[in-house]
Amino acid sequence: MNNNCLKFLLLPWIKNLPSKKFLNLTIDSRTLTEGDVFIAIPGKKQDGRHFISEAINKKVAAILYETDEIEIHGTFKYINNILLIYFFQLSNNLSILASRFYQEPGKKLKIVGITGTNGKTTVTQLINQWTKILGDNTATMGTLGNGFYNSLCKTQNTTSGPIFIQSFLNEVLEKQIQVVTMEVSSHGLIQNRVKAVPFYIGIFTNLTQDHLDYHGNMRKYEEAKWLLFSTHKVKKIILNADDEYGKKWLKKLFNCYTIAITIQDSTQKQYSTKWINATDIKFYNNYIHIKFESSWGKGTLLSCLIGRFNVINLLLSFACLLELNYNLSDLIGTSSHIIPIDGRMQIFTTPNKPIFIIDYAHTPDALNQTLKEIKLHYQKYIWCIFGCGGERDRRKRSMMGSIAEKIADKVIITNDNPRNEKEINIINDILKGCKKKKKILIIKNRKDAISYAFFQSKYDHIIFIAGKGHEEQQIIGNKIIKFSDKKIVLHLLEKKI
Ligand SMILES: CC(=O)N[C@H]1[C@@H](OP(=O)(O)OP(=O)(O)OC[C@H]2O[C@@H](n3ccc(=O)[nH]c3=O)[C@H](O)[C@@H]2O)O[C@H](CO)[C@@H](O)[C@@H]1O[C@H](C)C(=O)N[C@@H](C)C(=O)N[C@H](CCC(=O)O)C(=O)O
Ligand SMILES: Nc1ncnc2c1ncn2[C@@H]1O[C@H](COP(=O)(O)OP(=O)(O)OP(=O)(O)O)[C@@H](O)[C@H]1O
Repeated sequence: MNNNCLKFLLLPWIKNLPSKKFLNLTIDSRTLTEGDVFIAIPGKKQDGRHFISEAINKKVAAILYETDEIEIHGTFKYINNILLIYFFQLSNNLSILASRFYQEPGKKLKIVGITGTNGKTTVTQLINQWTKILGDNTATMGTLGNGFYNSLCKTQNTTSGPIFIQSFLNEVLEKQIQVVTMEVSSHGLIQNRVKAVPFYIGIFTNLTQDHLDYHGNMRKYEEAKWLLFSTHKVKKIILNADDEYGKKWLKKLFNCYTIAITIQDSTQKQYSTKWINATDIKFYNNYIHIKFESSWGKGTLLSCLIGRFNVINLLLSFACLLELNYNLSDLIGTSSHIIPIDGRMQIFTTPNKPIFIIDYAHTPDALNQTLKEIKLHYQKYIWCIFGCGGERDRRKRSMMGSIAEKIADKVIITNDNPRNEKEINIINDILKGCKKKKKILIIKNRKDAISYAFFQSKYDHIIFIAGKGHEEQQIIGNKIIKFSDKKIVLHLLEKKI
């Protein structure tokens, strides 16, 4: 069911419009079909308003046209018999508009929004997987795609555009699924992609340096993330209270319903409504043993995920499921069935060959934490293969160089989506953080870098490949080349794909 009469759809903003039926709200002139309403808004690279003649040729029902002049808001005219309506701050209101079009599907769902620099995908997928193990279906939106367990459609963005989000929520409702987990990026928050999403639970993983190309500085990046909790009426907020920002926000949220998750600083629980604290974590070769105390009771979780940060991810997901009314003992009984998330600390082995670990670490904090955890877990010789993305935050490059050199035994700097930047410039930025350079090799071609490490390493070495995780492409210039770390590794280990 759609609210497909333009007059009624726009009533909160504009009165006295002619009654006009339409098919869909469409933001891109390339995907317009006859009878749609074309949303013409400016963007970062292009301006949708330059495409109205294409929309007119495609016989749209109407054009909603963003204007900066409040005085002409709500006025309209006809071009070739097609209605063009001026709308002040249209982009900012698009989420609300789309939600009204689909008759506010979010209000009938339980939506969990996950934000933070690292761990969004992991937590989102853990919740999705865990509910599946317990016999339920949840929908999910994020970096790995939008959809349902084991059936995700790849998308360009971590947080999709506002119209797509609402149409997806509508589809979820039609499938009679009740819970949706959604990764909420800082870009998504700033650009109001989720403005009309009524989050039932908000989860915060952590905040460390990333995306400064977009936000400019850490203060602005923090402000963007904080938008999820300050401007959305999130009913329950689950925070990693070991994180510096998590601690700060927990105190700021003192009159909200909060759940503090800690594996270090259990004193934080005094500031929250409910809490979970890991009291003892033991790392074994193939699994982690997590003893916890909580507002729900005590227990032990077993998990085959690697790394201390994954304990936090697991506990954030655990808290979310408890708040969704899953039973404590059912969750304890099933935690060991959870498998690693695609491209996140994924291990690939065959006897008498080095162990490969593929991970998506592409921030200084993620690289630091993953390398430290691998060192602790295996206590073996570590190769680290990584690069940094072109046309993205340059300031993190030297930091990542310094971290890799400090922790790994051998480092190969390679390509990771150089885009339109010169590969050597990115590598030189990374090298600025390396002091002695004795351990460092440069092999631009990523496949050659992985093969080199494999053939030069010993059977008891670890080869850690960071930064591309689940990705299946390498972006060089404007070309998108098929590329998968996983396929190369499986080929080297002579395993079938
Ligand atoms: C810089 C940025 O964030 N851009 C996002 C923004 O696009 P935009 O509005 O600026 O698009 P544009 O290309 O300038 O086009 C402007 C308008 O003209 C229209 N147009 C354009 C061409 C045409 O032929 N016809 C036409 O109608 C477009 O549909 C659009 O409405 O809005 C789009 C819809 O929501 C996003 O897909 C797009 O993400 C781009 C692809 C992107 O790379 N974004 C990154 C930075 C991002 O958002 N990343 C975060 C994840 C970060 C993380 O790792 O955590 C994310 O959530 O994905
Ligand atoms: N809680 C965490 N703290 C720090 N690092 C983490 C945490 N969880 C995951 N990581 C690291 O960050 C990488 C990315 O994890 P994940 O994909 O879950 O994060 P994300 O927030 O979705 O990232 P992106 O927004 O870039 O898609 C992992 O591969 C791992 O190296």
